[in-house]
Amino acid sequence: MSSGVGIVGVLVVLYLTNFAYRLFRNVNAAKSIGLPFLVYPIDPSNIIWLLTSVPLRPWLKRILPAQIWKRLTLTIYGWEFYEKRRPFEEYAAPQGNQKSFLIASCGSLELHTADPIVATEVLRRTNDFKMPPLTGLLLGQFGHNVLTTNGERWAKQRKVVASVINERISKTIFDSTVCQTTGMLDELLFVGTDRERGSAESTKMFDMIKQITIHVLSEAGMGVKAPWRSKDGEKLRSGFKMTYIEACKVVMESVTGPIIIPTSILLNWPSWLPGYRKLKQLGIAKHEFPMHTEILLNQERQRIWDKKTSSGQSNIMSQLLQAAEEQENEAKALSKEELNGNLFLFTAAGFETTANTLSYAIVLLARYPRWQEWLFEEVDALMSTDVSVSPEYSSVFPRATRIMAVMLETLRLYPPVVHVLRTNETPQELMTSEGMISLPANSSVIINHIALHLDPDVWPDVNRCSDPSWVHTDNNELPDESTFRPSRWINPLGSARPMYQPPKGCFLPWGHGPRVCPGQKMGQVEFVAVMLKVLQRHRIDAVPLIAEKPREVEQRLDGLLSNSVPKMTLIMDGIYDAGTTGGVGMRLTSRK
Ligand code: HEM
Repeated sequence: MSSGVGIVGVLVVLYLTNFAYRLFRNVNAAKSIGLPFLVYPIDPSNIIWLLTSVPLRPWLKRILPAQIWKRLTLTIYGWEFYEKRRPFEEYAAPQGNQKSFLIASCGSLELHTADPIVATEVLRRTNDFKMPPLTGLLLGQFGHNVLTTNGERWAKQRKVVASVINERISKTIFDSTVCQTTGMLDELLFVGTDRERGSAESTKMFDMIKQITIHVLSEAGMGVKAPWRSKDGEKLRSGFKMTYIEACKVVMESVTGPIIIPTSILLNWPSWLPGYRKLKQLGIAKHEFPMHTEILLNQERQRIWDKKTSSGQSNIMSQLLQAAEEQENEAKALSKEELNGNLFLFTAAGFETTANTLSYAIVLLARYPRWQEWLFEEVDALMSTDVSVSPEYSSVFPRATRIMAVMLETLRLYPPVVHVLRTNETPQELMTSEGMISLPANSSVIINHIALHLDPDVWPDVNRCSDPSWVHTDNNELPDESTFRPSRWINPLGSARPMYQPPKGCFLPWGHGPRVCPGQKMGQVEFVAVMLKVLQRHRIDAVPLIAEKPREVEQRLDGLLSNSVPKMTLIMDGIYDAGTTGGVGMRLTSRK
């Protein structure tokens, strides 16, 4: 007994000594680097803290004294969204550098930065600053892919992936999105409260937006038939419990955590334990998802074999297969595991990011309706008055500059990816705006998108001359960089480029450098297509709650925007899954 206690005692002492050693080592490293630093006697990257601190955030904020909370919050995942530039102004600037600071803790040394030079350097040097292993754990469930790998393995996959996302795919995405959005509008207006006048109210609009993005990725990505109404769509295969799209939805919704639970445990989850129904569903989805992918791949192989794809059908899977088969050198071709991994990744990386950007834009347009008037001028110039005439991708998309401006402004203030993280296995010299620094091995560099996107040296008053006349009458208490003002993205007429190009490293919603998001154009095409269709005949606003005054509606929407939660991507709390959360009532009103 006493020897057992002794062993436990020795282990505890060793653990604490290791903690103390790492803290001491990181503080010394921070001092020698010369950047501002904060000391934390905890390990913010500890997996238990990572998982528990996010749900505990509201409670910790309530119970902790303000001074402690203000410091502790910087160790909780996603703090960038809540704290904006405060830590840079309050802690870093007084120590002599307002763009970067270090956190010296009992974990790894962390460099938090809103320095465009550091951001571009780190994202450019993919061999020195690598994707961390946690990404692989969450997103490599169905095979390693372009996001979860580094070095040569990444380079090989990236080359194939980049070659398949091309203009043919953009056209497919555009047409598919127009079709899905028409389906959404038909459903909304069919059950609409005021069908005669073409108006409708629903709490499910954001769920429907999510459905658009998942259907588009299924159709344009995997060639799965996904008409808006499921009765006309994919049939349940014999021997399966879920269709491909159902399995896809369940898997994607669990990507932030439960997905790492092994399938066999999920399938045998005891019914008396909490979360039984959801975890069991996830088990089925995880089990069936790769089987569906395999069937779809075989069908596509057969189609290629039969040369049916030459009839113009173009989806990511067919392009990936053809690209893989065109590689004569086997070492350059994607393995079966990589093919499956990348097909999963396209859906995982493209679905929520695009859905959330659309949802934020809709809430922002409802909150600031005058920007809808600004968009109507463009939409009316680009779209036929006859709703049954489909817009043509190649002529409409390049001219939709105001809609793109709304997308960029939405991504500036509410980027789905609030930071990107890289680690360096070996010591690295790194250029910063204040000179070179030496980072010790195994440091973490966290590039803070939110702080970069609010930089007061870059964003205030850009392109004021492009503002509509009513902007000057706005009585806005917020500084311009924190204000939703899409016209900042429109250059004056006669400029070489129609749209504002921010200085290098200052606007990173899609990342930067060799690993920049390959789905950037896909997301843009989808965004533009949804907005064109929704605004073609309607304006959007929020349905007031009982006895709610207009100013109170605005305050509620402000609350919705600021109560966002950084999960895998930034999400407004309670807008999806209306059946459980109640959703947010939105109204489409006919404007013609
Ligand atoms: C508004 C929509 C989107 C946003 C804001 C977004 C954002 C990002 C960001 C920030 C990264 C870089 C992550 C890092 O460097 O750590 C990234 C990478 C990636 N994205 Fe997107 N994304 C969007 C849409 C899409 C779509 C539609 C797809 C594909 C269908 C896609 C596929 C990918 C892939 C495969 C990577 C990994 C690239 C690599 O590591 O080489 N994304 N995305």
